[in-house]
Amino acid sequence: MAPKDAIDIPSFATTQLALLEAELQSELLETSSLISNTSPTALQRAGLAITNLTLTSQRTGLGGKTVVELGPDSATASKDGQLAEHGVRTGDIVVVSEMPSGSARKKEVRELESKGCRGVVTRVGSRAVWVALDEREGDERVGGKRLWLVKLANDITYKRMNQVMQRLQKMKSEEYSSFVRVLFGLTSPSPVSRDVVEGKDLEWVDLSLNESQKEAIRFALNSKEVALIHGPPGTGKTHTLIELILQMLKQNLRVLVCGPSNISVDNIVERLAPHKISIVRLGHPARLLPSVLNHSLDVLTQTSDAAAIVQDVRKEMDTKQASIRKTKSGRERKAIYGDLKELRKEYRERERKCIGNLIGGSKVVLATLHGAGGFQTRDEVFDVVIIDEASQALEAQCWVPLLRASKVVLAGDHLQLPPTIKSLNSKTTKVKTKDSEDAIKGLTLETTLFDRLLRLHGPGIKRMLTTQYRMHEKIMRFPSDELYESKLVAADGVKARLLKDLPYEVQETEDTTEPLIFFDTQGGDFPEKNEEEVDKKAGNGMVGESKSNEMEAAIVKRHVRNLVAAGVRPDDIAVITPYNAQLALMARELKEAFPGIELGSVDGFQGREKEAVIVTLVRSNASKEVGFLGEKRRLNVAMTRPRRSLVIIGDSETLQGNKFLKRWIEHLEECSDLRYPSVSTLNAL
Ligand SMILES: Nc1ncnc2c1ncn2[C@@H]1O[C@H](COP(=O)(O)OP(=O)(O)OP(=O)(O)O)[C@@H](O)[C@H]1O
Repeated sequence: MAPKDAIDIPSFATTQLALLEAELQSELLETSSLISNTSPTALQRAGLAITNLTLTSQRTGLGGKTVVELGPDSATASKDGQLAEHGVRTGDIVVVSEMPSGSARKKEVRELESKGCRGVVTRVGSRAVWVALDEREGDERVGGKRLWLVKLANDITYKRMNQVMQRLQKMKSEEYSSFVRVLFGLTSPSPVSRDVVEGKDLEWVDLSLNESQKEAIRFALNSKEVALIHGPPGTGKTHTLIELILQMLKQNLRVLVCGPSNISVDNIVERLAPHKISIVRLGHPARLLPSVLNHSLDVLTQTSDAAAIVQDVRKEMDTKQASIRKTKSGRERKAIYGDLKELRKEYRERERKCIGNLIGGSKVVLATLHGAGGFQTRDEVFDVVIIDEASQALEAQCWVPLLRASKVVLAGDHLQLPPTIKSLNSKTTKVKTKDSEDAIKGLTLETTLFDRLLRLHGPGIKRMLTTQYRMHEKIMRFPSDELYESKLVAADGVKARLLKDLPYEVQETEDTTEPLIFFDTQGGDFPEKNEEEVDKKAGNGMVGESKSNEMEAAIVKRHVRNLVAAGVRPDDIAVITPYNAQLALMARELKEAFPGIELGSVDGFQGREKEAVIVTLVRSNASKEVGFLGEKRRLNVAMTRPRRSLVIIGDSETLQGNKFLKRWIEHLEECSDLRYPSVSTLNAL
């Protein structure tokens, strides 16, 4: 029987397409306004371009693509031959194009692309940068000119999400598999017997698993269509997934493992590798961690036996490409390009076969959600798709691998921050659809698949990991009670750990023997300041608004100094804040005074941990306005980063402006080491 809020699949896909389009447009608008309003030199300074380049060499990379090496133009290069300072990174999508002449200041992205060629940066060195060109004859278009390279908005990810949503949109209802029907609530998930989940034990590979991890694994193994593994901070989600994958292999299942980012996938490859199973990691080798390269498809296609036959053609292509540069005759060049075209075709055919054999013979394939949609897996079918960090992924992204499987296991924590959305429209607009308005209502791009499934089928489809291996018990208490139904338990090894117990010499002081400290800045002496945040990248006056609080920054500085004086190493300390202006205010001074200390935004620190974390909340005003600080999931991330020491700096009066914050303040007033900083002593510092 279908739950009452079953979703009409075509309407869902239509809604997603509209939301994705709005998001893409806002991203493109941001980049194109930067490119057309800024001079090439200013774009370079802003980290978005590298100017004055020439083509220094080229070779054939994976997929028969041409990889060009670009170095500084000799006429303008510095003496040491190094590239000027820039912000282009491996993996960036760029266009390589002829430099505009001095007078042609106004540039449009379209014009850049028509003159040049798009590609992906595969390597960045101090004297050169390497780009894999998208077009087959791209090298022909960029050779022999003074070039520049400009970073573009990444619309490739959107293309894949759009394709998969269009497939869903067009699918006829008789084509829906029972798996797809469950994911949209047209059918309920098959029940999983309690006896199976709680009963007979499996033969565990990892004997250290705790009971909640074991239960989650048994549950995921026995669910037929869908299982959610809910992993609050520090509860060992990845640890659990590794065992789950090994157990699935024992059952002879074929598994596709995905995550939203390369690092989330590499993390799993690194931990699976010691188990000596055959795994293939898909993805551009330039974007992978060095430690996982041996499992990457690119390396395997060069080293495996089947690869030799591909290599022969590659060598021939490289020789031909080198000969182009030697010949001046246009006719000869044309003939060589003709030969290259043929060789590329041959190369691609051989490579496809080799890749097919490698992937087909592998029981575990790992890729980013986006990467799972590549040509290499087009004909592959999997028994299960496992998605780690699922609450950080857009739903449309998850569908890229999902149409290749008949079961999904999602691991994540919907009570931490969702993926970042740029367009306000996609965050707030509830797109109306003709057919199924009620079911789609409330759906935004921020609604993840994890959220939606939980809402659709209820908590019966999830199991929560409950032992956490990160925080002191006192740090854990509030998030556990407020967000995780008081179910979190601190593991014995961490529940009473203090800074003074660090494995190096730390003195016992009031700061190193107390896990939870609250500096209450109430009273109006620590006012917030409104800062106009000029978008530095833009350099064109695009302005946002952020807040800062100088007096809170002074408390941070004093506290860090005290910790370091007691012996705590700066690289065990992080200062985090929701506001960029506050970061900007503190960063330089703290980094210079305490090399190794980390500063970051709360959003940027998700997934990380530190021994000591200082959170400056910044807001302090008479009208009790807390703005985006009121978001529970952001506060949850902020308060669950530390292992041994959490220090909060905030104005208890202002923070009454939000219910969750108010309860947190009450908790801190009752359970923390409460301190009232004095302005005069801070001023005297
Ligand atoms: N059963 C266990 N016994 C002992 N330590 C464990 C166990 N499970 C996880 N841990 C430890 O907990 C820490 C976090 O685990 P892991 O890295 O797997 O979690 P994660 O999913 O990456 O992070 P998080 O759960 O914080 O999102 C690691 O140091 C890991 O060794």
